[in-house]
Amino acid sequence: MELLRVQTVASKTNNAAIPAMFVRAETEQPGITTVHGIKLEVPIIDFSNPNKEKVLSEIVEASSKWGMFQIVNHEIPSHVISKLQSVGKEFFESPQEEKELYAKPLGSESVEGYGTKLQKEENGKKGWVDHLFHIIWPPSSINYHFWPKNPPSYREANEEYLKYLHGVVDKLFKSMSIGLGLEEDELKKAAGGDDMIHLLKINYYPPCPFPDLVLGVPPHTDMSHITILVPNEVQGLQAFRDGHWYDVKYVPNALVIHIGDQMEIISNGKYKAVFHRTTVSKDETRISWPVFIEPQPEYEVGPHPKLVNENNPPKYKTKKYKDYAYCKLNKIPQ
Ligand SMILES: O=C(O)CCC(=O)C(=O)O
Ligand SMILES: [Fe+2]
Repeated sequence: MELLRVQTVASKTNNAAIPAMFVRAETEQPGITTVHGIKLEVPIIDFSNPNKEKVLSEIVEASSKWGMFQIVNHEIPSHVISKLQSVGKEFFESPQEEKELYAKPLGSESVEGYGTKLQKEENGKKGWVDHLFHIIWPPSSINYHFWPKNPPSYREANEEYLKYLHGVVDKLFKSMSIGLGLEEDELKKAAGGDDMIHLLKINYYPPCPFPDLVLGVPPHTDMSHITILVPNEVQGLQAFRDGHWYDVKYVPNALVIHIGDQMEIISNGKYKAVFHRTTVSKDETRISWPVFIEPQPEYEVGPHPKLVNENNPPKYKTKKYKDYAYCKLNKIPQ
């Protein structure tokens, strides 16, 4: 059975029509629901600023008020990011049979593998995007079966990126920990410590003749603690702010940070998960590389005990991450 791949659909469409399953209701169409002419300038935080307290307070404020920010002058060299991008792009540009070698096995409970969201959304629609998911950390959770063997430098490029990513993760967790009034290392420890899963996803959004009618990834908050995302230069990320959808300005060489559900829970609501979605382009391919930093499936997450008391009751239940994920994916109230 041949599975639906958006890249294949895109290569076969002419400019006359696209399959109805991709065409959104007007209430969702980005052409209608996006505030045009204004790009949202989410906070841009300069990691190289010698004023460390300023950087810390900017991270805390952005996490509390926006749930999203961009980091510039982080310590990940641009050649490391370019390499991550070029090997990912090469994978998606390889022949379809090659990509299918990494397809997510049917019925598999893990998200790992190459594919297209098979389950339609409630409204029966599909996003204009294919993806590849694989865990890059910790070593005991990695399944190399899902790491492309071609191009041959794929693994090395991903490992090199990961080496630098650890520093960014640590800095974010430390700042957010202090922002909660905790000791520097307490938040990371409560979030799952060095065992936290780093799940890489590559989103591949082919050009679409009717970009105003479709969405890439539909509106959602990430389930992770935090997500660290590298985009290519094609506009597409949007955030929901004050009741409207806005394009998030593309900043060259920046990392985009999303606060996810688990961080909102652990902080008992101080940090806010950001509601976001993506649009696609008429003539360019957009690609993004989010890494979801999340607990192990069996790990229990709840509001940090030091943040709750009689005056501040827990706003969220404590539960295993896998149970949280199950409820969210199956739309069961948490
Ligand atoms: O492509 C992007 O910029 C965002 C993708 C996203 O939100 C996701 O994969 O969860
Ligand atoms: Fe997301």
